[in-house]
Amino acid sequence: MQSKERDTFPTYLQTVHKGCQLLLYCSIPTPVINNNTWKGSPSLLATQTRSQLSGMGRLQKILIPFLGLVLAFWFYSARETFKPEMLKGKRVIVTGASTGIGEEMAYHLARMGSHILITARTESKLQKVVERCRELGAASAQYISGTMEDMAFAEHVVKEAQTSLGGLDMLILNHVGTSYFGYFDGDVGHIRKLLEINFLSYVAMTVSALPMLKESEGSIVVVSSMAGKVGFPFTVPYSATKFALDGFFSSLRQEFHIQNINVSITLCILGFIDTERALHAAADVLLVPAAPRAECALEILKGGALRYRELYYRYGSTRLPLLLRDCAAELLESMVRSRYRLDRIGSGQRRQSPADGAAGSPHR
Ligand SMILES: NC(=O)C1=CN([C@@H]2O[C@H](COP(=O)(O)OP(=O)(O)OC[C@H]3O[C@@H](n4cnc5c(N)ncnc54)[C@H](OP(=O)(O)O)[C@@H]3O)[C@@H](O)[C@H]2O)C=CC1
Ligand SMILES: CC(C)CCC[C@@H](C)[C@H]1CC[C@H]2[C@@H]3C(=O)C=C4C[C@@H](O)CC[C@]4(C)[C@H]3CC[C@]12C
Repeated sequence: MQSKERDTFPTYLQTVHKGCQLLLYCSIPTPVINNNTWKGSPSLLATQTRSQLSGMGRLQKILIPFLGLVLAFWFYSARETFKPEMLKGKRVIVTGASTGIGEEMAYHLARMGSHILITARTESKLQKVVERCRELGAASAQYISGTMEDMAFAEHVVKEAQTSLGGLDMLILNHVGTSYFGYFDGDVGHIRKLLEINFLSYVAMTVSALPMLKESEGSIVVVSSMAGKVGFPFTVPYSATKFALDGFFSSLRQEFHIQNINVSITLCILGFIDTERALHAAADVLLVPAAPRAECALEILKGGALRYRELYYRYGSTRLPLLLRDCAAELLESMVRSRYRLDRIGSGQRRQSPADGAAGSPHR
């Protein structure tokens, strides 16, 4: 089964089952034995009570699962399911869309007929993605190239949605600066730079986009990672930026509820995905299979359109280990370590390459 926090059928069913059991126990009339009033034989009382209870037991065995199923069916049928039309004609910004998951999201949105504004640093790649989006049926497609190290650029991208699309329905924050996959090297400057790209620019874009999103009652989709929920080795700077996203956006979501602001925030918790950069960085070291990026991209869009609070992809390999985090953290940590080929962790670490796109005017 794929993703979706609320899609926890077995857990949900268990809760329903326990709830029904509790209700049933409360409603069973317990025989009151009062030494002063009981006139019959004690063995008769025991037989009657036993047969009464075994009848109840049988009733429970049939009734509880039945009630659970009825409730679960009601719960699921009352929920909306995703339809591609939900994103037709919607105005969407996708950051980090020149490659990887962002590029795949742009193609899915194009097939669904959205208005797409994409961004990243590399202009030549963005151009190709935009062309392909037009071929696939996007209502409109345009790009702006620039670096998210620069907060003015981050804000500029959002303003462009206002000027050229007349508003915004969905802001997909997906870009990520290049880091290294290896032991923490103590470089504080690198952490500061990565926080700017992976965290502060997300905040800056959210702040700029909020008036438009309030107007459209739109959505913010934040692409994060399991490494933003649990400590994994060899991703120290990256992990710090992803934990920061959880703190900021989960807290903001609470304030939206209190203030009746109808803008959804979907935090996406991804496992290992088969993008070029991720495979290049970590495939040799990890004993974990990488999930397909196109499927991952579609699940993220579904989660955003259905306004989930959190989305897990793939569900089994992300949600279930995370359940362990709160009750058996050390077990989870040792499980994680056992999935690494530690002998293959090199000392050579890949660093951020210079940007080949410049902040500037939009290209349609
Ligand atoms: N792949 C994986 O295994 C996992 C990925 N994720 C998350 O999914 C998201 C997408 O990851 P993935 O597709 O693998 O990433 P990629 O490395 O394939 O793509 C990253 C994108 O961000 C852009 N980018 C990089 N640096 C900057 C910058 N300074 N300013 C603006 N844009 C920049 C890149 O384009 P350009 O270089 O042209 O600027 C590219 O478009 C990320 O948020 C990542 O954390 C989460 C868990 C696992
Ligand atoms: C229950 C567990 C065994 C599951 C393990 C999942 C682990 C191995 C997954 C979860 C999140 C993943 C990292 C991630 O989020 C993003 C990137 C950036 C990319 O450019 C290089 C790869 C990297 C570091 C991924 C490496 C693999 C990670 C740690």
